[in-house]
Amino acid sequence: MKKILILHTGGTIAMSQDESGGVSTTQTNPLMDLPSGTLDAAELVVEDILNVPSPHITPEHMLLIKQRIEHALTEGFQAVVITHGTDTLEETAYFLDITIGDKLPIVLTGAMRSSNEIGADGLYNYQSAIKVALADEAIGKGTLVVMNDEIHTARFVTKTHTTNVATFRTPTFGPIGLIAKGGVRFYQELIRHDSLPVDQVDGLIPIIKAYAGMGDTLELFTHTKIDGIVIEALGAGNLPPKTVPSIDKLIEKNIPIVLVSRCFNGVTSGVYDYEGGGRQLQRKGVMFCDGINSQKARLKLLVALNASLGGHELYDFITQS
Ligand SMILES: NC(=O)C[C@H](N)C(=O)O
Repeated sequence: MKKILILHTGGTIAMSQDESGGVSTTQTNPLMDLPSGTLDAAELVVEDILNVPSPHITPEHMLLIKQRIEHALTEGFQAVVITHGTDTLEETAYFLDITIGDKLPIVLTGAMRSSNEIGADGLYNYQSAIKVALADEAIGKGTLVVMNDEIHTARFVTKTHTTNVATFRTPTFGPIGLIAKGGVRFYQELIRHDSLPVDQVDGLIPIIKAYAGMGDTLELFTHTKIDGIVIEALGAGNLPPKTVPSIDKLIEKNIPIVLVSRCFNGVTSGVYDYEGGGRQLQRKGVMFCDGINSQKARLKLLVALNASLGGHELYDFITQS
């Protein structure tokens, strides 16, 4: 029988709706009602590590969850299931993926409808997440996100809809598995990366989005104390020309600049050789991050800096695909 640690952190999955339509935290977690029988193959140890809506989640909370999981490894747990608000679920999942790696299956899930709404998806998603955590095929696949009968990798999944239960999607690559009537099935495997050990998450790293006609907004950051910056660039990785003088200043000041695309699909590549074009930005030392969104690139840089990566090591870690 597999021993699974369940960590509840809050979010809609642990909330209920009142008569006026307001959704808030409940005293007793509605997930206590999991039907017995489905889980005969597991010994579940349940802990309420947090009880917060996910917009309140910080990297410090992520670190706390990571440390609890590392301790779980010494206690003989074979997998971990985390329930989490969906707004920032992808960020906690990604943080765990790049700091814990493949040591044991970690599966995150949440809900789009609170526990007493018609068609509530929480209990079902929770059960699916436990099924995936129990599957031998989940071993070695890093952190996974299970929602609405699909299994996604933490690296590429993102929340795409404000309210629909089919909100979690993996642009470009698709889910790696699904939960069918017959059970859990995997169809794809991710090329795994090394994880980085961190025991702190200090640093100020803003995210800036590029747009047509963007002026010298980045100038603000040339005289503010920041530890790095993530830019959501246009297309394959290009910026309007007026941003370039401040890019140069930031590079001179040794501030790491990580570039992702604001496009929903595809990967970045430095091909355009005009002013602000990706090729020129790469030559200056801007680091192109492959296939992940800005909120994850921010965590990637935060983790790398807290693991004391610099120079080539930092460049290789940020730009690996
Ligand atoms: N569906 C949800 O869980 C959304 C909620 N605002 C949260 O992230 O906590």
